[in-house]
Amino acid sequence: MWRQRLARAAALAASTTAAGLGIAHVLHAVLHADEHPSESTDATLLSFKRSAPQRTGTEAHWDQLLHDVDRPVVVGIAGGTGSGKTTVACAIAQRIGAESLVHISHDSYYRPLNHLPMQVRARTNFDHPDALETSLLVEHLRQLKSGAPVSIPMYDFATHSRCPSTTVVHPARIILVEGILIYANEELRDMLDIKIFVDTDSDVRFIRRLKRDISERGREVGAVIGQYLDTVRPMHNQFVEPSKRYADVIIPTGLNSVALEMVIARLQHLCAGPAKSGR
Ligand SMILES: Nc1ncnc2c1ncn2[C@@H]1O[C@H](COP(=O)(O)OP(=O)(O)O)[C@@H](O)[C@H]1O
Ligand SMILES: O=c1ccn([C@@H]2O[C@H](COP(=O)(O)O)[C@@H](O)[C@H]2O)c(=O)[nH]1
Repeated sequence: MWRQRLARAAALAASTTAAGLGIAHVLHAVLHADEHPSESTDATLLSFKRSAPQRTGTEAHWDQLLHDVDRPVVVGIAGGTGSGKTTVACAIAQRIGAESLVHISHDSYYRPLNHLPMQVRARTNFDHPDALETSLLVEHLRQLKSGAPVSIPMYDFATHSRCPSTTVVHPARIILVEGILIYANEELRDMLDIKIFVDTDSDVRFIRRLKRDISERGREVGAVIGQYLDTVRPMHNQFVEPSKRYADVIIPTGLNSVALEMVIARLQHLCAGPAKSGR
């Protein structure tokens, strides 16, 4: 009896892997088959494939995206502060064109802190996942995927609060979502079709952040250094760096890299639609 069950499990594992699904999916399919012994192996795999999200970063997943021409493709761009996420997103946007792409930043979803005195706001840990209203971003992505426009909050880094106005974003073939913590939240992560991680050394990232926070976010040198040591660095090590393992593509130098060119070529292919050969 156990031999029979093991042989069935092995057959299912082989078909599940061939379908481009990962080890977790293989195990679920095997468990499902064990709980439903009367189902044929093919029926089990089919029902499982219908309910399970496809693993991203596989050719099977890519082909699916290419053929679902009416549905937006959501591309995540994660990486530590100052790694070059915005720069990479803008480079992709420029090459793909505004008619096919919208760009959303997780930063827009920072929780407003208007109810707190200014000194308390400034000491907040902005690098912990709880600092962001991620559920709203997830809801907005759902709406965009279903073809509806959304009103995105506008965050003011100088006052740590939201501006009274919002930005209306309409659905497009490519939806770029960037942020340091976008792979740290499972629900958000599962909505991303392609996951990119911009991997830049921490000393370079810190120098860039110091310059940017002084020139663009109204900060002083001492405050930038204090925040970096107190919260930015430890949260990066706890949440951002470990989330790199979810990435499909790692861009090591940001701009002018082979990895970035490969991503752009693939996205251009997606925007052009399925090839005539039927692939
Ligand atoms: N590949 C690069 N080479 C040089 N400077 C870069 C590069 N990528 C980004 N920068 C600069 O570093 C700073 C931070 O980049 P940004 O894209 O805003 O990072 P992030 O969005 O990850 O915080 C900006 O001043 C930007 O011009
Ligand atoms: O009010 C705020 C909100 C966020 N931050 C910092 O912003 C970065 C994330 O933005 P990047 O563009 O990726 O650098 C994060 O590290 C927060 O510390 C802030 O300083 N104040």
